[in-house]
Amino acid sequence: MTTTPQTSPETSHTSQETHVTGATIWLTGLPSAGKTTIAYELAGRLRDEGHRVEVLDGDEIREFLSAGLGFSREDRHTNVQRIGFVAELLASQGVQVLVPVIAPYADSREAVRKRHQAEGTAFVEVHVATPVEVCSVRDVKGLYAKQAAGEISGLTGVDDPYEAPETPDLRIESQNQTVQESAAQLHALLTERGLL
Ligand SMILES: Nc1ncnc2c1ncn2[C@@H]1O[C@H](COP(=O)(O)OS(=O)(=O)O)[C@@H](OP(=O)(O)O)[C@H]1O
Ligand SMILES: Nc1ncnc2c1ncn2[C@@H]1O[C@H](COP(=O)(O)OP(=O)(O)O)[C@@H](O)[C@H]1O
Repeated sequence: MTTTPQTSPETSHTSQETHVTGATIWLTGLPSAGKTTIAYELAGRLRDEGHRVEVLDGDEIREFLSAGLGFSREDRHTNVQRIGFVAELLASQGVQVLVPVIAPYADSREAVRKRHQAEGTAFVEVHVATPVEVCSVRDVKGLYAKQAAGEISGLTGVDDPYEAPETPDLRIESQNQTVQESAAQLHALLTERGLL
């Protein structure tokens, strides 16, 4: 009896698989904590090293993807879930996604982490833990002054909640170091985790 040669799945597999590691790196913290500054500093360094990088800047996201959302608990949750969804899509395609977004609620951040876990995509939570006393002096956008003058209310960390992460992957004390040192600290963690 003649038999037709069978090709094993291993030998019939002709396409080249490329392995790229992406991750979502979420920088949570109060307004003016340094989230955006550290994210762009690290993004520049990662690009110089040849990585594909995106920064999902909170302000830009609120202009487009989350246009119309405000700062209620519900709207902030929705905002964070949308950003988490897009970040995971990008990270799963090998992009290093930096997300400098307040994300004040622990359950919102946990939901994003779970989504990443379910998809097998790396998620790194960084708490930019600058104290409110320092943030309110920096006051990059004048929000602390506006809140103090009674012109706005519901400012995170002042008269709106901020639930600090209890066990972040990294805590950055930006008041004690330079921007470059903060970015280097995060870069070292990503290297240690095998994500770069
Ligand atoms: N009430 C109130 N509380 C906090 N932040 C306020 C508020 N009103 C406007 N802003 C500005 O909007 C930016 C926060 O947007 P986020 O998308 O990062 O916030 S959240 O995660 O949905 O809570 C935030 O940006 P960053 O300063 O870069 O953190 C603020 O500039
Ligand atoms: N180590 C540091 N890391 C990040 N920002 C710092 C640091 N030291 C001082 N700053 C200053 O703090 C401010 C932080 O602003 P920003 O990055 O817009 O904060 P956030 O995105 O958290 O609202 C910037 O003016 C930045 O230059």
